[in-house]
Amino acid sequence: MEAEKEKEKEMREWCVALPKVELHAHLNGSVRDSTLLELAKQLGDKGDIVFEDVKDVIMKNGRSLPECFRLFELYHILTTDHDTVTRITKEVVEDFAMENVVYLEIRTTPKNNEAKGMTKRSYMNAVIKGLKTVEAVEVVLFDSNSRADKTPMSELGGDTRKKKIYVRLLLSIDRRETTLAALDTVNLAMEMKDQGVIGIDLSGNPVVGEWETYLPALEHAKELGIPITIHCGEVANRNEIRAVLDFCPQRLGHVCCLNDEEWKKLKSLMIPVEICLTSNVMTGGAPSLELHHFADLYNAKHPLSLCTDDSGLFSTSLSNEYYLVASTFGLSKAELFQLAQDAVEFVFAGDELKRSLRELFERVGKELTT
Ligand SMILES: CNc1ncnc2c1ncn2[C@@H]1O[C@H](COP(=O)(O)O)[C@@H](O)[C@H]1O
Ligand SMILES: [Zn+2]
Repeated sequence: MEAEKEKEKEMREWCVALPKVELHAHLNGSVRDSTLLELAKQLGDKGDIVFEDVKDVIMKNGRSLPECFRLFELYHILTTDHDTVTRITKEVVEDFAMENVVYLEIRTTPKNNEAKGMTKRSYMNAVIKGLKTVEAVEVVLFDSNSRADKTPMSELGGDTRKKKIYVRLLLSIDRRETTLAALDTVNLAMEMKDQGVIGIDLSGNPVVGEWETYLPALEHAKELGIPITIHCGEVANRNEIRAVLDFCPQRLGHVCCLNDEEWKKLKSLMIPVEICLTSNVMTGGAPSLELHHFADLYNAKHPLSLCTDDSGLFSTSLSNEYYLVASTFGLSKAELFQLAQDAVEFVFAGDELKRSLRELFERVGKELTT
């Protein structure tokens, strides 16, 4: 028993030490519980909400898909003012960097909120301010050809000096949005491409909205050459899954509820998949960890990367997702390392950054796998 525990501890520590690439993390889903509770307390004291009710909701463990979207409503009440957006961005980046995520794509939905004097643009400025106020780790937000990036890669993921993390932003289109609002988000992404914004995501409650509503915005993004990732098949919406596969974005999130024909098509298209184990099991997209479609895609050598989705909401971390793959599917350290390394090929950032990340993995590989 003791030996088992020791083994688990050692493996968990190894998964933390492993340099990791996170490609699917929603900003508001990644906020620490302690911060949410603090924000709820403040609003409770002001009489805007009833703290005790909110506290129970935040700390509750069950997270069905409809519950998730009710929770996001609450999170947005707690977090949507400029200073709080700045604060949560800073904390989320620090949390990922602390567990040796070396490259992070954070996605977030730019929000208009008249009561708070917030526009999509000012929301994003608050996010970028958050990235710039991180002190605990060094955040690299620009490519070296657009801004100076002289820090040697040897500091990435290292333990002795200040950790360094590359961060890029994806702008999410919420499925509740109109075509015009979705187009605004794509245009904003284009305007902010020199400020770390490198892609577009389609997300939101999968039982809400119509594919035809977002399609013009997604096509616009495609025309502008902006990489796109789409939440696909969280529920069994056959028409939409077919349309998404036909659209052929650069990456897909989840892909839970595909039928045989759709699996075949996905595999033939070789679209990289952002795998979110804990999220899928909690929301019912996968029946269990053991029966998660990770195994089938992994065995088929389909391009994959492990991701958290909403580390705060689902009480997980990227290191934990790697640990779950090891403990559930029996992957060795060398195989886990390869999985982490392969994710470099699916980042939306440019070739120069990819080369740096490849070098980093090459360098630490021997040490971690022998
Ligand atoms: C659980 N699976 C999921 N499926 C679909 N969309 C999700 C999601 N998890 C998060 N989001 C999307 O991300 C938003 C929160 O972060 P931001 O406010 O953008 O930072 C949610 O409102 C939802 O639109
Ligand atoms: Zn997601």
